[in-house]
Amino acid sequence: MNYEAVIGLEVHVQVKTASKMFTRVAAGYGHAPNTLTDPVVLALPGTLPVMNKAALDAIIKAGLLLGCEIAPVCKWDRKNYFYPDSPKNYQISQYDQPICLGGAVEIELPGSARNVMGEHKKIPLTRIHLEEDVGKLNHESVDSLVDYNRAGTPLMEIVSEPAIHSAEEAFAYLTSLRATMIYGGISDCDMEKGQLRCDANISVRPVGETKLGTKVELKNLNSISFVRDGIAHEIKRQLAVIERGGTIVQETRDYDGQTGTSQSLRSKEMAHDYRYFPDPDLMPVVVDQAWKARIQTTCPELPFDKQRRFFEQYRLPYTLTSVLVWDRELSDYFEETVKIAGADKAQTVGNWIVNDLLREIGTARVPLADAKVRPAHIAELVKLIDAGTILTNAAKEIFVEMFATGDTPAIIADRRGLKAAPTDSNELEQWCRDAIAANAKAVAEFKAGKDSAINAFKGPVMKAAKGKANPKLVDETLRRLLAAL
Ligand SMILES: Nc1ncnc2c1ncn2[C@@H]1O[C@H](COP(=O)(O)OP(=O)(O)OP(=O)(O)O)[C@@H](O)[C@H]1O
Ligand SMILES: [Mg+2]
Ligand SMILES: [Mg+2]
Repeated sequence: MNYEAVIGLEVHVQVKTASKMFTRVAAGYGHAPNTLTDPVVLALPGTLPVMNKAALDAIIKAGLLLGCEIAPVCKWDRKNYFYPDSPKNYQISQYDQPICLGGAVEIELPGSARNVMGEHKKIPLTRIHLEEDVGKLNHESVDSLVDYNRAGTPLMEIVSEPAIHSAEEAFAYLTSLRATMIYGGISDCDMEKGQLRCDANISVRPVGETKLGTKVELKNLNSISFVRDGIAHEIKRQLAVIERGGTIVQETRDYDGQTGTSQSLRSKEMAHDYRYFPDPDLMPVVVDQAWKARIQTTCPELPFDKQRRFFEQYRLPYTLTSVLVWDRELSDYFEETVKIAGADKAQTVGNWIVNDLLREIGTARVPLADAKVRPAHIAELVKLIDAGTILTNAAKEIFVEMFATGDTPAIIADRRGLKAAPTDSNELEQWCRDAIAANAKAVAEFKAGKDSAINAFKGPVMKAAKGKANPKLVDETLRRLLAAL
C-alpha cells in the first residue's frame, strides 16, 4: 500500500520588542541570569499584567503579511501547568479566541536544477496567537538552575493546518516563514538564540484516505535542517512500524539532530490538561479598522511578491532574483543601484552585486551596511564599462580595490592605469580599414543589412590593439568607415 505523510507545524517566534509582554522590564538575550526580571515576571503577590502594545502591533503585522483574518476581538487565557520555568504556574496565552485566523505561507519547492524555479504552493494556517515565553532551565550535574530572563518575552505561536506532505515542504515552509518575519522586522528568528522554535506533528495514512492518522509530535528541533531531517526520520520510522504490522501511538518524541535518532518523551496518557480559563486580570483586545490600517502601512512587500516584480520590471533571471529577494537590505541595495545606473542595466548590476559584492562581503565578513562599495560606485563602474573607458577584466580588479578602499572606480582606474588605452585615432582607423579590407564577405553581409556582421571585424582590430582598444570607439569607427563604402 502507498502511504503519504501529513505534517502540521507549530512555530514559536519571539517578537522583537524592547520590553516584555506584560511588564516594562527589558527583553533581551545573553544577559547575566535573572537580571531581566521584575515583580511581574517573578509573579510576586499583588502584581498585575499590562499589555505591550508593540507586541500586539507586531502580531497584527505578522497576520496581515500572511493574509490572516485579524479577529475584531481576542482574549487572554491562562494555560495552567506546574513547572519551574514558569513562576506563576500558568502561562498567559490565547486559547479559543486568538488574534489571527487563517492565512497561508507561500513556499517554493526545489526546482529541477539550481537555475530553475520550483513549484509554488500555499500552506494554509490555522491560527496565530500571542503568549508569553517561559524561563529556561539549565541542567547541571546534580541540580537544575532556572533563569527567568526569557520569561515573559512576547511569543507568537503560528500553527499550520495539517497540509504539509514532505520534509522538503516543511523546510521550504520554515524558510519562507522565517524570511517573512525578518522582512517585517517582527523577529530576527535566530534559532540559536531560541527566537524561532518549531514542533513538528507528523502522521502517515494510505494515499486516498481522508481521515488523519495518529500523530507524533517531534520536539527540540533546533535548526531548520534538523526539522527537515527529523521529519524525514520520523516518516521512515512510522512506515517501518506499520510495515511490521504495528500501530503508531500518539506521543511526543525528542529528535537528536547530532545522532539522527529520536526517543519517546511522553505518551498520550500523560498529555497535559491545561485547564484553560480566561485571565481575569486582562481585558479582551479590540482591534478596529484604524489600528489594522495603521499597521498595514508598515507592511513590506514579501520576498515572493518582490521576485515576481523583479521578473516583470527588470527582466532578471531566476538565479539572480533567488539570491536578491531573500535579503531585504540586499534587494534595496540592488534597486538603489538600478535607479542610478538605469533599468536597462539591471541584469549587469545584479551580476555585480550577486557575484562580486557578495563574494567580497563574504571574504571580508562585513555586513552589507558597512560595505564601502555603495550603489553609486557600482552604477559608475557599469557606466565606465559601457562607455568603453574600462574593460571588463580591469573592472574586476577595480571592484576588489573599490571594496577595500571605498574610492570611486574612476579614481582607481586612473591611479592604477587601468583605463582602456586611449588609442591613437589614426592607428585605430588604420586597423579598422585593414580588418574591413580583409573580409569582403562580412562587408557584403553588413551592407545587406545584417548588423551583427560588424562583429567579424572587431576581433582582428582588438588583436591589432593588443586588447586595449576602447570597444565603443572601435564600433563607432567601423560603422563610420563601412557607411562611407
Ligand atoms: N493527525 C495529524 N497529523 C499531522 N499533523 C496534525 C495532526 N493533527 C493535528 N496536526 C497538526 O498538529 C498541530 C497541533 O497544534 P495545536 O497547537 O493546535 O495543538 P497541540 O499541539 O495539542 O497544543 P500545544 O500548543 O499545547 O502543543 C497543528 O499544526 C495541526 O495541523
Ligand atoms: Mg500548540
Ligand atoms: Mg503541540
